[in-house]
Amino acid sequence: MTDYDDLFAETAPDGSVFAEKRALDPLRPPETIRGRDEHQHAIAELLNGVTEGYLPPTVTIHGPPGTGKTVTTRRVCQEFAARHDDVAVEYVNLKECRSLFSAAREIHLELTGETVGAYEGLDGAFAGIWAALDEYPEWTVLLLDEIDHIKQDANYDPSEFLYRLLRGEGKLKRDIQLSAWLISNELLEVDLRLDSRVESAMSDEAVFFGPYQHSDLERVVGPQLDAAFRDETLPAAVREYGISEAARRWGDARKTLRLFRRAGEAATERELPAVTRECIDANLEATDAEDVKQKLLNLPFNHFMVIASTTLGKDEDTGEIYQPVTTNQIAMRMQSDDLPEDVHLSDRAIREVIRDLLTMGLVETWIESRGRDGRVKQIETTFDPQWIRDILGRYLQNTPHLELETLLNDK
Ligand SMILES: Nc1ncnc2c1ncn2[C@@H]1O[C@H](COP(=O)(O)OP(=O)(O)OP(=O)(O)O)[C@@H](O)[C@H]1O
Repeated sequence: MTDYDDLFAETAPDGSVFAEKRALDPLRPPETIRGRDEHQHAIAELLNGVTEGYLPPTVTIHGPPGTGKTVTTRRVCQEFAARHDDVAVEYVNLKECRSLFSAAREIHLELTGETVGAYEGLDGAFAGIWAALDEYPEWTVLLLDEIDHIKQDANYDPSEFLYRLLRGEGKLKRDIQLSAWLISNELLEVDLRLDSRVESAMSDEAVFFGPYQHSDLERVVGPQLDAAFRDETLPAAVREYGISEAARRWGDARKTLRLFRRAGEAATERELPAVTRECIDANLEATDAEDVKQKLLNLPFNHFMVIASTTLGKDEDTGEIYQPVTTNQIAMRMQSDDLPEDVHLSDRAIREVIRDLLTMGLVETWIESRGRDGRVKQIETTFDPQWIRDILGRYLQNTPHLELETLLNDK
């Protein structure tokens, strides 16, 4: 039987470097928005349009992850609404929405507190949205976070959803003043391939949040680091090193907070009196590996298979994965008789996938001259190829091709 007194005593942090670890929790709303004055200014200027009787039908807010898009936009909009009775702000995160209907249902739920039945469909959800907004203050700012997720609906065009939101009959009939703020990592027109009818209904107002530079990042996470660590447990040189590396690699505040939390945990675990550079280094590598693995897990099947096939050759002496590989080698593997026919890819499809992988930053390619044999394209992953093999089973589990795991692992 477990002795819980012993168990809890054993696992209680001893000599921790933290004073208040939760200060590093990126889910806690920050007390103040730091280092984004220009952005706050731009957002406030757009909102102040109501004093002249105009809000743009759309505002796109875009930029890489962890750059403060959500916290900044939400805070400024909420503060504005708190000072203007004729303005309402609603926030909906569409991250979990796999269909246009579920996105409309989420918005409906936020506005009314009620769920739309599946039988009511997209039409029913929008009818409910317009009826709810009719009762709202004169101006409504609807913040739609992670809007790019609506592209996951294979049955509908995302343009359909945005067109309804902007030009829906129920909206026009009631003369509803809705300003939809679309928050995403990508440029929407490109990412969602919006059609011209939607593009012309959107306004070109946009606010771009770039990756944080070193000094911004210091300003953004500095107060959280001060609160999180005990005196002297995060030496200035180590703190400086962690922030420089985080700015150089990511420019992402969320990842920076995670890096320092983990580095602190590593120091406590190793019973060190303070966080060291090695604690930072170990976690930089772990954070990069996690991010790349997540990216790989989200790849479409053909893309995953092509990148997995760059890891199939092993060096006979060392047993290490052999890279670079050529397009021909990938083609031989993707067209091999060992693989089921429906997994085979043509040379052309392989070339297209490689181009996509290059754009995603997952592979590097270059041309090598081989004398009489001509010029050969070389392909290499931009990260340790072993990371692909580490997640092979996890990826294939969610596909109809679980049997490929054994086949690929034998290589
Ligand atoms: N300017 C800032 N001031 C204070 N905290 C910030 C700032 N920017 C980012 N943060 C911290 O980083 C976390 C992540 O920020 P936020 O969610 O706004 O990023 P995002 O750009 O919307 O990211 P994603 O695209 O991944 O949703 C916040 O919860 C907050 O803890």
